[in-house]
Amino acid sequence: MDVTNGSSGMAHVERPDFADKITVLEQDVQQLRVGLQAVLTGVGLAVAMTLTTVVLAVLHPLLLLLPLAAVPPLLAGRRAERMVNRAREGGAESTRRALGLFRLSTDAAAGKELRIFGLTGEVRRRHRGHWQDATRRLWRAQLVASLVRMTGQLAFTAGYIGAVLVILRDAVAGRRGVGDVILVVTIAAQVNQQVAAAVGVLQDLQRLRSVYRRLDEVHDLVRTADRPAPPGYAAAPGHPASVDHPVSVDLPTPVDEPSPVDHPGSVDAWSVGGDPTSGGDTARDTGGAGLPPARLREGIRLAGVTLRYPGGSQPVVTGIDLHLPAGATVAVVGENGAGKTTVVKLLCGLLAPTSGRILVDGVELGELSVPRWRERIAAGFQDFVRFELPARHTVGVGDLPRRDDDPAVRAALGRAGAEDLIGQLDAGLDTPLGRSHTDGAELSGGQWQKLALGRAFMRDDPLLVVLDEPTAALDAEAEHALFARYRDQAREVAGRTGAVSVFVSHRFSTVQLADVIVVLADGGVAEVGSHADLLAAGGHYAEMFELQARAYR
Ligand SMILES: Nc1ncnc2c1ncn2[C@@H]1O[C@H](COP(=O)(O)OP(=O)(O)OP(=O)(O)O)[C@@H](O)[C@H]1O
Repeated sequence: MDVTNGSSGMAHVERPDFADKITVLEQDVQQLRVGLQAVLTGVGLAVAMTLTTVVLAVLHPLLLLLPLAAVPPLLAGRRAERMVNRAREGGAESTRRALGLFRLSTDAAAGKELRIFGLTGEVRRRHRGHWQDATRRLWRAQLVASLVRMTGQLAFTAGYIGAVLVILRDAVAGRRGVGDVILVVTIAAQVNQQVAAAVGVLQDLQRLRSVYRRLDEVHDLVRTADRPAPPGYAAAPGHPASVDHPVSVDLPTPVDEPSPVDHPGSVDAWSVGGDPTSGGDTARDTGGAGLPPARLREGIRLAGVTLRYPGGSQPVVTGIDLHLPAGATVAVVGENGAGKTTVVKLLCGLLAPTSGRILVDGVELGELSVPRWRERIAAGFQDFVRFELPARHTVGVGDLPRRDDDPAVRAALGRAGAEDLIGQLDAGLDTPLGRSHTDGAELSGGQWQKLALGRAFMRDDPLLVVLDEPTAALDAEAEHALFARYRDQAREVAGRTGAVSVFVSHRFSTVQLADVIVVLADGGVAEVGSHADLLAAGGHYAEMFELQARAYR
């Protein structure tokens, strides 16, 4: 958990090879305990083998070769384990898919569609296919590995027989008594057991080593995949570093303050440190050391921003130039897959641009401390998380240090239009939510969404508010009312911090409330302007607006 969440970006979690490594690791982690036991057993075994060797040497110097016969089985065991390991890595994708289907078929939310569409058999069939693929590889590898181990064991058996023959020959020649023969047979059998145990211990230690090796690989992947482009990384060709998009909108004037950058006092108020009890993100800060401004004066600029997802062949957005003025409410619209969520992730510093720059009041996002920037973001997403916690914390974790601040939680719920929800819960804010609690309250999809929206409104002084379709479960009228209220609040916050509020919505009744509307199409910005400007321009926006308006008439 620490390694996967050990970076502030999330590019690595978008990669399938990362998922494969995590699948193997998830299973391997059980080996840690076995590995520790193996270390202790190994120490005991080494002592026992030394004693046995001494006894053998006393009996006959040639018998000292018997422990040497243990080398082939040990080497064979090592080789066999490597083979099995390779097979497990090769089958990781099939295992991951099979596990995914297993979880799907045991998940309550998926149960509806599986039954209605009669998919249980299909899911089972696919699961079997993936499972068989992974098992077949492993089975084959285990078979060959067993043969390799057997060969090693045969080499030892030859040594064992040789040892007994040496003593037997001496006995026949009258140089030794029956007692010596019995002693050698017994000790050789003991060496055999010790060798078998040593092979097992070695195998466990090898597994322990591969757990650490995989952890290192995952660690490296997290570090390299999430490394933000260095400060001053090149703007896309044809896109100057600073581009102005004059947008004529009537914005609230942010209150003037002496120094817009680096207010230590204000930063303190947001500083949460790494103590998990006081809150705060312990993730490694992959960004720069700069602090975000206490308030925005100019706003956020995207200059020639291009983003290609890890492993993707084509950029999803290309050369985006945008100015999101301080204090503005900005609606981002576009067809499915146009790149709206991608732009949101870029603004939040969850992904670093492949090329181009994102500037916060003229300072590159890559130069800012990412956790510090995040502390100044309030966000709600369509694919929100159902935190199964007491209701107070489900909302309160939106501003971790204030998770127990009931008035703050109630105020956030009020902003989300969800004040009535808590009254419907048996124990109010104390009510545990979700199935992971024995007595947890089960909520509807819309109720969970309202709590997620409340979480998005927990932070009081954000510089960036992003709402990426967090109201998809609400009807158009409810969404419109919520955004109308929200816009007024956004203006009030903008007066304090110059916050830019970005919301993604497919509903034009909501979109038209924004100061600036950004239309994304074909991987770029097709139009930017106010509702009135864009209607007057008669372009893509006007067409989409008219289409939707007609449907509602
Ligand atoms: N992790 C990823 N890896 C590769 N491609 C991705 C990834 N996430 C999104 N994409 C691609 O990026 C494009 C833009 O996706 P994005 O989620 O930004 O669209 P959107 O405009 O928010 O869509 P919607 O309105 O459906 O939510 C899509 O074509 C999608 O296939």
